[in-house]
Amino acid sequence: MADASSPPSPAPAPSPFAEEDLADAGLPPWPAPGSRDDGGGGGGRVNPLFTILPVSALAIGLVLLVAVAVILVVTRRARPRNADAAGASSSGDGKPGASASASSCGSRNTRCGYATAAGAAGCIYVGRLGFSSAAAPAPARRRGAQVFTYRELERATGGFSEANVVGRGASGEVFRGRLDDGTPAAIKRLRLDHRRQGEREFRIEVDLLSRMDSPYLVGLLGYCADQSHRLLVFEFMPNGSLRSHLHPPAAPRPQPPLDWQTRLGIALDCARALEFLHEHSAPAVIHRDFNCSNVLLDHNYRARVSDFGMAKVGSNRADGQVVTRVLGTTGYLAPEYASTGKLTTKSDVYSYGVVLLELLTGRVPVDTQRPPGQHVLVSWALPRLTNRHKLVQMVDPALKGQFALKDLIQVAAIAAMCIQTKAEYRPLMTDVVQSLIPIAKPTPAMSCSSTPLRPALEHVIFMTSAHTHTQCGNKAA
Ligand SMILES: Nc1ncnc2c1ncn2[C@@H]1O[C@H](COP(=O)(O)OP(=O)(O)OP(=O)(O)O)[C@@H](O)[C@H]1O
Repeated sequence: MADASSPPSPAPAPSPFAEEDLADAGLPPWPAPGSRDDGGGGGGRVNPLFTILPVSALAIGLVLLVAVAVILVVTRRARPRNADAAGASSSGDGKPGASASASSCGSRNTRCGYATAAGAAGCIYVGRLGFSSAAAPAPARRRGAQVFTYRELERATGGFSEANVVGRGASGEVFRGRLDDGTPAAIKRLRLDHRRQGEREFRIEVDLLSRMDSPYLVGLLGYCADQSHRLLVFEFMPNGSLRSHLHPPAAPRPQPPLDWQTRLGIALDCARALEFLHEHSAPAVIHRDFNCSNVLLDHNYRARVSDFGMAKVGSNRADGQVVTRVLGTTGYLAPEYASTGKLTTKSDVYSYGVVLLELLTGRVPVDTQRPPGQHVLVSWALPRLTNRHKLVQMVDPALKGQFALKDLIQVAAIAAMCIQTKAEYRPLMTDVVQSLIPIAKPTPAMSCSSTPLRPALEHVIFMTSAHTHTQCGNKAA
């Protein structure tokens, strides 16, 4: 303490460090306030700056050292968690592999939402497909993909009980499940074969879906890559696939047929999903297997597109096409893709046209049980789409005539354009969306279009029952 009777002298600043910190660093203790001992024992006064400056410099150095050490420790601790997510999908060779099995499923709370996945926070496959989010990212609607353990998913599905199977596809079974937090989920257990198709599908689904967020795509809640298990966890869509409604087993029919207005709403939702993939994602994503099995319906019969295991990052420019193996579903493949493997977003537009025909006619794309000339839906429907009399006759009998002729003509015109043989004459999905909006009569919940307003598809249809002439002017194509 300073002696009140002694002459005032500059007191050293109080130490910013604990004494033990200084001792650790091999520094002498900070002089006590009021102490004027220079340490030499001679009692001579030394300019206090000579003491303070070196000590301050050392102190600052020490602070920097401590800060660097803290940063290093924090980074080292954080790394295994990120590695968990990364390992789930990518080992050193760029494929999901052993590293995934060891690490990916431990961290229950690892999440990689739209925002973080797009940044370098690194959920999975960052940049592998060169994919970035849409130019104007929508606010994250979902919680982001979580990493699950096999055990957790086993528990969620009652031990993958047969009673919980809601569907079977080429790549595995889908189970109904309830996650630990009570969320209902559809859990797809992929079959891993020697061609590694399941592995590839897993990687693409996780990669794409964890970066995309659209209310028109089925949300990926999470995934599991535990040893040799590969599972995808999706939002549960209680009304199943569009296929199960349009083409139910002959008897007993499980539910009443979809009415006209619901069909139009589904057509619009699907158009918006493809519009999002083609025109609001950079680069464009080609679904490549758009069909009515991959359109799933929520409790309000709002549609969402699923199954991205075959998707490709591509381009909608004619010179930006992807040449690839021909994969997809018979009856939905665009002719140029089926014959040459040349894939563009217009291949999806063709598949979309086929689904529109299914919504309109209730027929499957290929049906060899039908009379000759009616086996392939597209070939049978195309000449009828622009003939008013024949058009009315081709409508799904399950609708029992409950539709507006004006809407029917509009849908038929859109379908006719989508299934044109020449890819470049097919419309953009944005044009399809704009053409469907006026007739789909969206409820307020449906009206949140991701589409900037554009003029509707320009088409003029002249219909007579005797002679049919169609002009389809599609400036955007
Ligand atoms: N998220 C989901 N919610 C509810 N049911 C679903 C969900 N995902 C799939 N299903 C059901 O499981 C079925 C099989 O789906 P999956 O995606 O495995 O196969 P697919 O699309 O029919 O065939 P493939 O995978 O061979 O193309 C679907 O038709 C649907 O009935």
